[in-house]
Amino acid sequence: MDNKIVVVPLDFPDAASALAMAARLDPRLCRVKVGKELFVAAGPAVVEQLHQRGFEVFLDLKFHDIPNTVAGACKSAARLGVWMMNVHASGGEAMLRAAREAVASVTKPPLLIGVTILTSLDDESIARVGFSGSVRENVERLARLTKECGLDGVVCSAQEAPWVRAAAGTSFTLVTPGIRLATDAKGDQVRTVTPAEAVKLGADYLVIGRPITRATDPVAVLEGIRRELGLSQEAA
Ligand SMILES: O=c1ccn([C@@H]2O[C@H](COP(=O)(O)O)[C@@H](O)[C@H]2O)c(=O)[nH]1
Repeated sequence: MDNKIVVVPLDFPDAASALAMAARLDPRLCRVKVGKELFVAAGPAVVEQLHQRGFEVFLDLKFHDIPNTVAGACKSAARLGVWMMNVHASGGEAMLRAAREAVASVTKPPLLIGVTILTSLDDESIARVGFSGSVRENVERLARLTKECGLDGVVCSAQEAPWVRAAAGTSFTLVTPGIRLATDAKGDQVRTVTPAEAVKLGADYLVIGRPITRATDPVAVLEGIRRELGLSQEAA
């Protein structure tokens, strides 16, 4: 298991709040995620500041547009030197291939991941937007497409991890948000899994936000999760 299996989303409205949270975290024990809220407010500068503090950054902007536009956005994002970035798999084959090519053109390409079906959605909600079939069937289909287009892995719920593994193989990276301890509020997450169960199901990275970042003692929560996963509290 990767010692930095936990990825903490810095979902904050400004750089100061995000960097204050980052200051409480050890870059040897977790990675961080910069999503739309923080990036729109603080831009590439906050990514650079996190890099300077030693963090590997997952840039979670979930690009979804025509292939030419996504290719340009991906190239700009990849040039920031991030560890991982993503696009929506439902953007289609041409968009995924354009993203792959754009990211591969930078000197040190980040992992490029396809978002399958958001963990806030269930069978009924995807039917309402016009998808046919279950969440599981759609995740599996989008994972196959993502792999065929040469991307490195997918974002899915750990609930679907065994099916994605069977479809896409062991070297495919599974990034799983929607992680909750039994006592945590689910909030807007629908397809939730505990950290230990997610690992058992085959997740490579656990994206754990509010249970850590909104806790009174975020460090203690992260330590508890690492303990549950059998990881030491020392840097590797
Ligand atoms: O399907 C998805 C894709 C991305 N996310 C992101 O992960 C975190 C989860 O945060 P929590 O506070 O643990 O719910 C958040 O930044 C989302 O944008 C996701 O939840 N589901």
